[in-house]
Amino acid sequence: MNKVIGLTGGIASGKSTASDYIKSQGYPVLDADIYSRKALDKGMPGYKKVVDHFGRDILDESFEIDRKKLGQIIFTDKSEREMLNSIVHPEVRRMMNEDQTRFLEESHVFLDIPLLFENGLDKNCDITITVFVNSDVQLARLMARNQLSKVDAKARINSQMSLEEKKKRATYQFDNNGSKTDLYAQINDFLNSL
Ligand SMILES: CC(C)(COP(=O)(O)OP(=O)(O)OC[C@H]1O[C@@H](n2cnc3c(N)ncnc32)[C@H](O)[C@@H]1O)[C@@H](O)C(=O)NCCC(=O)NCCS
Ligand SMILES: Nc1ncnc2c1ncn2[C@@H]1O[C@H](COP(=O)(O)OP(=O)(O)OP(=O)(O)O)[C@@H](O)[C@H]1O
Repeated sequence: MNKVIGLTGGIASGKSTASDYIKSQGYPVLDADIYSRKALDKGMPGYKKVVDHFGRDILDESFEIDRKKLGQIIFTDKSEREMLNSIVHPEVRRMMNEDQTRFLEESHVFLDIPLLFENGLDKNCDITITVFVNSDVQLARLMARNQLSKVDAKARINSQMSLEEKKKRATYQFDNNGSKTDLYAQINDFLNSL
């Protein structure tokens, strides 16, 4: 059996930056955000359920789900967020589990899952890692990356378990307040310890 390593953090704390680097070092990484995008592709069962519930106003001119519009709804309304989660999360889990079986021969497989602790998926991991940043850094990086106002960025941050709690729960913590090179150095130390 290989070791399963769950990688998590807050929104815009640097999970993808960490997992891209881990991938570049030759480790398999499965990314929950990619599966959640697949789950809402036109023709997928999740697409129909989302359109049935949220209405055709959330579609763009190509009839794809407009992720910006859907985000605006679900990050400000808890019950709508729970509705979307109940459609998307089972599909994400199913696709991820299926793909994980392709890596049984590998010594380690990383799972990049933003809601690892929120959804109790840490139970399926041998090791967990939280990528963390201070709240001012998180807010600034999120506003810059997604072109969001302060209010909208804060709503997204507050839709998740606090980073402090995620830090406490994880086996290891990567500090991403510094440069990307600083983050990669911590990842190298971790990979060398495996
Ligand atoms: C609302 C959606 C359409 C917005 O899409 P968008 O392309 O703008 O963002 P993206 O999917 O890249 O997610 C960015 C980040 O937002 C955070 N996030 C996304 N969904 C959620 C959620 N339901 N609750 C809390 N945080 C979330 C995560 O930190 C994620 O890494 C999309 O995030 C979505 O379908 N979310 C529901 C599925 C989900 O929970 N995905 C995250 C883990 S599986
Ligand atoms: N050490 C760093 N220094 C400067 N910018 C950084 C650093 N790490 C990440 N970033 C930038 O911050 C933003 C968020 O990083 P990233 O996308 O890796 O976060 P994430 O945790 O995967 O986000 P999400 O939860 O939304 O998927 C990106 O624009 C990224 O380029």
